[in-house]
Amino acid sequence: MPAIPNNVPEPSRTDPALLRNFCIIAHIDHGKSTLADRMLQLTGVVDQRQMRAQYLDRMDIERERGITIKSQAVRLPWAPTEGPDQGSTHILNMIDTPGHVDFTYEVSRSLAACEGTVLLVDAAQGIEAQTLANLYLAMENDLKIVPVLNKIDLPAAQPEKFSEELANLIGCDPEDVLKVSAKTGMGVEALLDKVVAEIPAPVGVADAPARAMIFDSVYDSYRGVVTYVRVVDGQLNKRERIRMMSTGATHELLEIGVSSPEMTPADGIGVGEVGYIITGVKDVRQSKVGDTITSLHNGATEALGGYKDPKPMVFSGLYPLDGSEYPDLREALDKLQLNDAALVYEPETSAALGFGFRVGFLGLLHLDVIRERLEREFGLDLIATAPNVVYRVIMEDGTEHTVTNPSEFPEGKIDEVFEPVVRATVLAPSEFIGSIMELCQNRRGVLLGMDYLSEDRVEIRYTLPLAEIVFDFFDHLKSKTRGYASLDYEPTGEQSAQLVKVDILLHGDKVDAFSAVTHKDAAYAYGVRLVAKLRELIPRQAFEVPIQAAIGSRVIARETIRAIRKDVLAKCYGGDISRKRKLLEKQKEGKKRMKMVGSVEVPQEAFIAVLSSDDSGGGKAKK
Ligand SMILES: Nc1nc2c(ncn2[C@@H]2O[C@H](COP(=O)(O)OP(=O)(O)OP(=O)(O)O)[C@@H](O)[C@H]2O)c(=O)[nH]1
Repeated sequence: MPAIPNNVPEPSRTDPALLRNFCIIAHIDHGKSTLADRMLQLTGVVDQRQMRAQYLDRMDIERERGITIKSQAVRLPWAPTEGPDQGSTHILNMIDTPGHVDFTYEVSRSLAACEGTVLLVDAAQGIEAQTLANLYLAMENDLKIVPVLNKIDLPAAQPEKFSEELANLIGCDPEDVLKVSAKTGMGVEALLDKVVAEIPAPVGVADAPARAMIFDSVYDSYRGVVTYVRVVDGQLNKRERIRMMSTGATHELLEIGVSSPEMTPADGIGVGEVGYIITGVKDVRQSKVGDTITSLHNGATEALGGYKDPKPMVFSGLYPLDGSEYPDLREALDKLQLNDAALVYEPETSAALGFGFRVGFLGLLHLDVIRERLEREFGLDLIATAPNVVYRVIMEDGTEHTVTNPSEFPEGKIDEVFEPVVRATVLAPSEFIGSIMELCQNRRGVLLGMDYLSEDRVEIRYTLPLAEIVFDFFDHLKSKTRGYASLDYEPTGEQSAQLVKVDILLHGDKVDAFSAVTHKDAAYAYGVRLVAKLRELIPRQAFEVPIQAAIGSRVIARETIRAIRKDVLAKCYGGDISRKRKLLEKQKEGKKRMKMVGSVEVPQEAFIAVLSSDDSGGGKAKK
């Protein structure tokens, strides 16, 4: 049994030489949260009775999906069982980071709060795209890297092969790669010892003006915003007034403390420490990740580097299925925004879908999580329009438009259109190189390079338009590689492209919800597909209804719904009047669910079917 130390120092008086601030980075599902659980147990901060799986993942969605969305920081006392530091109580501040691409910014802030990182790799899977992305981020932050293979209890584990792969990647000896099982706890003590031995203690100036970096901010309905900080210089004390350096806003520190792992108040937190503060602000946007906090009196003049506003990359229109739920949707979005500085929205109206909101997200997982929370936590039924990226349109007269909704794409004399691009990294077994390249090429990708990680695994790098990967790229990638490929991407700017807006017209009226911005070469296929689908879904009307796809005034595809009045009584032979009435009543009910688009009645189901079908690239977000 490990020695559970009892002489744990106060957060305001810990000798920085005894501190180790580290995080765990890994590809999704490689076992970060499970490893964190074991560390909580071994260091004795959570006792056996209270232990539950994924202790630190507190949101329902996090538990159900088994993913970490918000970072958490925990203070763990540990006296190494071996080595020169044996028996002396150290404080390990462990920061559990989110693993998904959409939340890269949070990962990078968490990394900036640490001196070292445990790089965790599944011993049955090997290095994946996000292992690399996170590793590169850690290297940029000059962190000490402790390589670890997890899940060595699995029969499919290949510890020899993957420790070699990992060692090649970071330039160490395969012997130095620790092998653990987060599930059984095997090797986790040795890992904690290694964290103490190898990760450097923080260096900061204890008597300098206080400077602390915010690496996470969460909204708690009882206490307001709880902000997680890493003190770099000086000390923050209870009841003092502090200043946010990016905005100049001042607040009083109502409470300050550490998580161990429940929030434990303290008198203050000292140089090098990680903890939380509560100031009574009600909205995470007032306490932004990446910002620097200093004391109001005799404060620092220079902020710590690294602050950046989260920028939405993907937009989608969200509409309540039942128009009367619009105020509820607004209220729900307001509530979610308290806890999510990256969520932006503004009201929008659509002729086809009624009142709703145009909502900006960091990426598709973010969109999916928000939508699911709206539906589940707030009981709303929603229609989401196809996600789109942000375009910058320059007109011939020099005016510039930022387009977040395809139906607002300007008409007239356009000089140039810019779209966001990303640098995508795909990792896969080398047998799939051909299919991966074909897919990327079809999506207007430009090959940047390719490297073999080992004999049979390859890393392929492409520049791709973000619009080409936000819809179904990952699904296609998975199916072409039998599930073996992993993908990571980061925004790298924008490029000029031949983009056009395709409108869909019903009986001559534009249906705004179906407008899309596509590459010129893909416009025809999009038009034909949508027009054919709508013809299937829209019932015949009393008059003939043309369905057209058009670029500007040029029609590129057309179908026609023939005129007919649906005679619901046709099959009702004989003269039972009550049965006839019932059928007519039913028809009337059905009509209520119709939406009028110009002069055409469209069943709401048709909108949902078109927007949520896979091949129109809309509706349900993919990960
Ligand atoms: N057999 C075995 N399974 C493990 C081990 N560690 C984790 N797992 C399982 O792997 C799955 C993913 O583990 P998590 O801890 O949720 O992974 P994660 O990296 O935190 O995932 P995200 O939070 O989504 O990034 C779970 O089903 C765990 O039970 C291990 O050492 N051995």
